[in-house]
Amino acid sequence: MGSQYRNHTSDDARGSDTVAANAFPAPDGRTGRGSGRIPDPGAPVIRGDRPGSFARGVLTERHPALIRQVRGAFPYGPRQGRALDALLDEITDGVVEPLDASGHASDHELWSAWGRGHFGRSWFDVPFLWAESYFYRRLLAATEYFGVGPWQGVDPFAPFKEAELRSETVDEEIRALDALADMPAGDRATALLHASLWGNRADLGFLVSAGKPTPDSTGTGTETGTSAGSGLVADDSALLWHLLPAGARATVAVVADNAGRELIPDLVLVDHFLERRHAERVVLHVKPYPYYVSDATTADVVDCLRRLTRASGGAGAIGERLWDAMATGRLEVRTHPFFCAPLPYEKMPEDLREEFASAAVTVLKGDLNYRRLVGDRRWEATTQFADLTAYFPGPVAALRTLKSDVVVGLEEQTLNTLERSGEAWRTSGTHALVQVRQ
Ligand SMILES: O=P(O)(O)OC[C@@]1(O)O[C@H](CO)[C@@H](O)[C@@H]1O
Repeated sequence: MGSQYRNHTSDDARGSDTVAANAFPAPDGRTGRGSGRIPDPGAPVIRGDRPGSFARGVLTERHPALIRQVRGAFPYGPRQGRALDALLDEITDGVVEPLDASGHASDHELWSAWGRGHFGRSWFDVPFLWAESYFYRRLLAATEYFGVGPWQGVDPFAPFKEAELRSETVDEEIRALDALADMPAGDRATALLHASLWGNRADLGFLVSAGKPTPDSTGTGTETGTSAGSGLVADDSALLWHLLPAGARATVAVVADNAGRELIPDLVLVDHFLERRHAERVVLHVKPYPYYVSDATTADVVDCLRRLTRASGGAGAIGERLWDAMATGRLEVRTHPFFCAPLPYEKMPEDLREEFASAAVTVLKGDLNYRRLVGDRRWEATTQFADLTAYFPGPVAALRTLKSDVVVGLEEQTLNTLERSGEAWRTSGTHALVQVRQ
């Protein structure tokens, strides 16, 4: 069977505060912090200031490559060309500049507050999470995504997302769903969970610095290599299913990450939650605007649903059920500006806290969500996941392939094995985790 839908076995585990200001304050002035035990945030915040570090590579290689690729993918006019060139100069040789005051978007004040203390400094000296988030905001500004003109709302990453969705790999992954129909229920559930998990490896941003912007040229499978089959470094999936007993009238929140090859298996998992009555309702949270290259927006959800409904066999049936679930409100797509804020979840606003508090479990997909969940810091990898997420307003599950330096919740022995392997296990996307806090 192709791809993500292979049943990876779980015993294979061998193998800002960057915030200048909290612009999403709780009504009583609290920072949105929960009542749980907050571990000592003594671990250093990750910045791009260490030559040779992953963060440095993203800032010096991935971001410039992305600007060039976006520029090449659209017939932008001279003004946009100049803005993109200026951004390229700024991120390589300059200092962080504020948003252009003549811009039309409503978030200028927020970014002024979030950027206090960061503007005027080297992009390498500010917190990595902040720098990346702000880079995407600036890229959108340069392409006039937020302008009132003809380029308003034109997703600069759309060509890459579209190419991925049209790829043969996606065809194969969709066909592979048919083979799941006859599986025992438990194995099928595991296969779907792992498909969603490993789908996170198919991240277009992840491919940019490799000079492989489109899926047709990437060959990145979530399916290939023994490490994908044995690369779970932590696996609390039994606890996740325990939190979702069949027949419970639960709402499940799923905070999506990437579109296309990640979102399709996410939607298939959502269908499974609804069909097998693990959830009565699912709220799928997406980004309010294009972000981190392939992050899912509402438009991407619609594209994936269309892709599924047009397929034959099992995938087509799943697409129809999800379409119907949207119409009846059992599947609801939502978004919130906080999803594009350069802030950890610890600073989430009250309305989002309430939303997550009412869910039986909140499933956070992907690497960036993980960094925001535990804090983008150089934690000891054995720091308890439950301690770092105690503030979260309800049960929370992280499904993530490892694509940045942050990792917590590992057993000492697992960590030792990984360190001895000599692999770039923290950043290469060859390893993954399912971590759950009840
Ligand atoms: O959240 P995702 O899509 O799983 O991963 C996004 C991500 O890999 O992109 C960045 C590099 O561009 C990483 O720092 C980051 O964590």
